[in-house]
Amino acid sequence: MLDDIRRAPKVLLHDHLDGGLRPETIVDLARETGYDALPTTDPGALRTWFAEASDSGSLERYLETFDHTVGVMQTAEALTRVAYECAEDLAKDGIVYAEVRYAPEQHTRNGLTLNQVVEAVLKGFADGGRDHGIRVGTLLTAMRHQARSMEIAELAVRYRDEGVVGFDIAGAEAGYPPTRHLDAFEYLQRENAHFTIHAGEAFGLPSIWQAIQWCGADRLGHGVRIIDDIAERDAESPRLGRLAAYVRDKRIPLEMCPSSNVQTGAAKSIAEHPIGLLRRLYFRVTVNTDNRLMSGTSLSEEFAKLVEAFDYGWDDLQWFTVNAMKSAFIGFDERLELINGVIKPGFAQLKWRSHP
Ligand SMILES: O=c1[nH]cnc2c1ncn2[C@H]1C[C@H](O)[C@@H](CO)O1
Ligand SMILES: [Zn+2]
Repeated sequence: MLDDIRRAPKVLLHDHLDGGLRPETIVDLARETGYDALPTTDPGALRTWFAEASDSGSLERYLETFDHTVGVMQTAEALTRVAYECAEDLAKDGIVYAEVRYAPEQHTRNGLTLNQVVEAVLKGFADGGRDHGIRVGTLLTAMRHQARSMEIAELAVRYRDEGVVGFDIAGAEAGYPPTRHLDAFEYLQRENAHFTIHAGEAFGLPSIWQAIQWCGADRLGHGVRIIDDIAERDAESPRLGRLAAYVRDKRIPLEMCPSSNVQTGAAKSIAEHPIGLLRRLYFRVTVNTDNRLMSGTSLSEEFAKLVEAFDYGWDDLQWFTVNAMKSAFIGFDERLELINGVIKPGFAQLKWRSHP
């Protein structure tokens, strides 16, 4: 089953570059760059350490594990290597289009400028994408507890023709509402640029409401708490509150990340994940990895878990994939070409052969 899902042409919109390193690469880069704070230098043990340390039920604790990945991503060579390997790993998982995000401001500790950080990552994605047959767009993230979002938004606009396709804010959500960064979002809107906002993960409806109605987000990172605005969850026809109705009516894409949500406590289990209801109600749901290293996962594995929990078939997986492609930040013509030229024919072949 997993093998067949791997063969399906998939689309990934929410994946963090600093959350997807290979453990072997972390160990190599720590040695090369003199980073001496790793909990272990054995790649296998390191893989286990990340999975266990990320499983605390708290977003704040989950985010602490990024100290080690960000710690080894402080040179241009390291950034290019990590981006190259990311493109390779995603392509090997059968992903045909991905948007990968990271926060440039976290990679300047050893003296790189923001421009140098962006250029190093773009080179890795371009080379890896060409060698392994995948298109990777970059999202530049600003950290919501910091005050550099305007600078990062300008950076995203500066590199928009070089492979940066959008902007995001991430980090601890409670206490850091998206409106703190309103100037950056208004700037991006004036520039006709695209952005998504992590919202409704560790904080509820006010965060989602601000992200959409104050900041103008094109998509929601996670957005799981939109479920709080849906009454009679078990009934055949649940009642949507005004915000949930708005999100569904406007087809606002939800970048859902099932395993990550279970680890941070945003969902109790995969089987109880709001994605089940939201998919039935035809919200524009997409399936994503968030952090492949921390969750020990891949997009194919996330799909496989959903197939098991909700008995999804190829039609459902294709629906999630077409939703993701429609919601991507690249141009309409390119999205259409991938849907009609790659995704639909790829799924048609698989449907003909097997059940997932
Ligand atoms: O799921 C998440 N929620 C909020 N912030 C996150 C999540 N996953 C990763 N991040 C943070 C940690 C990374 O260092 C940063 C940029 O990728 O984004
Ligand atoms: Zn995320």
